[in-house]
Amino acid sequence: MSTPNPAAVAASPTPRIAQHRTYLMCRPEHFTVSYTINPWMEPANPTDTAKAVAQWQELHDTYVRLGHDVHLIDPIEGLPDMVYTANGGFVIDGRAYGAKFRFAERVPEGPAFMEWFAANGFDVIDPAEVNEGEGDFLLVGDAILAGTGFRSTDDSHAELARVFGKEVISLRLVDPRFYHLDTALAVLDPVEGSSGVEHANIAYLPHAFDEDSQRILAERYPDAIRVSDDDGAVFGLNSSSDGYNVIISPRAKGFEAQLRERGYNPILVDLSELLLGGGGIKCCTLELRR
Ligand SMILES: CN(C)C(=N)NCCC[C@H](N)C(=O)O
Repeated sequence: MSTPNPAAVAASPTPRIAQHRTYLMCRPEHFTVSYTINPWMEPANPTDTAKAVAQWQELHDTYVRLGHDVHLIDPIEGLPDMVYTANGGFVIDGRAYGAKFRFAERVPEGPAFMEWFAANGFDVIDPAEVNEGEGDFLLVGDAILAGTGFRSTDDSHAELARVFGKEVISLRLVDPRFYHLDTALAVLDPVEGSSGVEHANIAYLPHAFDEDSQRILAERYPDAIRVSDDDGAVFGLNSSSDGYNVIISPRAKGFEAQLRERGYNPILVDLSELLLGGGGIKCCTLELRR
């Protein structure tokens, strides 16, 4: 009779489960970089809108191929950052907490997204506080991790907790390159079973956070993947996961290997053109939770 090899058992990765997702995206038909509101944006550098659209299409088609539903909001001329739909709100249980953008250039996007939510059957909550939606708020299991320091305010975290009645954990970002939470932290698998959350894990870039936040993350997520500064610097964490398939930048080589070791299936999609605006895969993807 053969007995299991304890070393092999210990090394075998946890089985991962792909969950169906519904996303909101915006085709970057008007994409360009005409102003600077983050360190990645340099209006003097030329942008190629056709290339941005083609790269975005690859991301869109990847989601569709994986069986996810993708809804589209019409792009508006003069709002080149609308492609980053993650910033347009935060949606749980059919309720959409609207965004209130920090910079004047993006302020008109807030009402545009709220109109879309209302027209598509969501209950819309008009925000009183400055917040940039799922760029700074990430649902992990039953808690919400909330970023501050550059865009969303502490007051928006309190508002978020009131709106959704969930635990909100504030995390302070300290490096201006990582100005939204989803540039420095990725949710890998908020798996919910019939008895609630069974497993929820994250990946993050420790140096993007202040010391208190690093301590909170280490305590709450001892099994988290900590990515290298090199992978963080190419927006490796700006990725989207369905619990098994993780769409990441092809430049995040170390993160790709870490994901494979843990039993995830990294899928590489290059959004280099959209990186010129300071956004990547996750920024172009807003999850719609009905
Ligand atoms: C992960 N990130 C950064 C996002 N969720 N959104 C990208 C926003 C880019 C836009 N130019 C800005 O600076 O607001």
